[in-house]
Amino acid sequence: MEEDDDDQYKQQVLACAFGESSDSSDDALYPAVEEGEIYSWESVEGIDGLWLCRDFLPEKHQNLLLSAIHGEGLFTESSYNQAMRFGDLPNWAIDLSRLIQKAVCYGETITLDGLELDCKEQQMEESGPLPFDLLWREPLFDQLITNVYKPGEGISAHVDLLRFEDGIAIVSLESECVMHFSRADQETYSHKAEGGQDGSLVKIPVLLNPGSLLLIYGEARYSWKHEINRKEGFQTWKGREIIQKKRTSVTLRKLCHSAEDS
Ligand SMILES: O=C(O)CCC(=O)C(=O)O
Ligand SMILES: [Fe+2]
Repeated sequence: MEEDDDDQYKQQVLACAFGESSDSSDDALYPAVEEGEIYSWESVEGIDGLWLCRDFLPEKHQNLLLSAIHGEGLFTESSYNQAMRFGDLPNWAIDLSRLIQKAVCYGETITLDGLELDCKEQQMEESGPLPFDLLWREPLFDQLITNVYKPGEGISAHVDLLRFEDGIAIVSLESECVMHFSRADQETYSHKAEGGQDGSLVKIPVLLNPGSLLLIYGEARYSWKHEINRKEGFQTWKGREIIQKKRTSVTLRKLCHSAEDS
């Protein structure tokens, strides 16, 4: 990275943490980053571009976010399970986007060997939780879906529509669940399930705990499908069946320009 880019990066990080954002106001949903605060990121082995921050939102902020979502009055009927917004996002979602930037800026990655490169070094290498060009695009996100799933309800395997740009964020609230990732090119991808002789395809499980943030870009976004099957028997983690309760998620994406024009 050139020196000018480096200066620009420093300014963006500082502005993001301390300046001009709505979180400097008294009614901000999330506080500014405290000195020394660090977000831990895990990459998912075997899938490039898939990163999880387990402690993204502490419980208090999960509850504030849920109140903000329900404060919009979109989920008053129990039959309503999805709300979408395009363009100008509500303040709570703008705050959430800024917090995502902070979590990436003030992040460190964890591997089995312990702690590695800090985020700035990672950004320079164009890897890490979100590449530089995606993290600093304007706006970071302009489309939002809030999903409310009853126990047993999930989402079938899919690649997010190509009308959305690369770089997708999913914040999980309430019930924990396992999201499975499988190659999108199943026919040509012949890996067998671990130890399996049945020819079934590899599905990589990722545990989404309440308050976690999942970032999906590149290979993970375009070459892998994701799904959540919350029917009985499908939600196991390390041999334990996870009891499924109500789950709420917030997905943030950015529309492609061509999609906006059409
Ligand atoms: O609810 C989730 O966690 C995932 C939602 C999702 O994949 C989508 O809306 O495309
Ligand atoms: Fe999706």
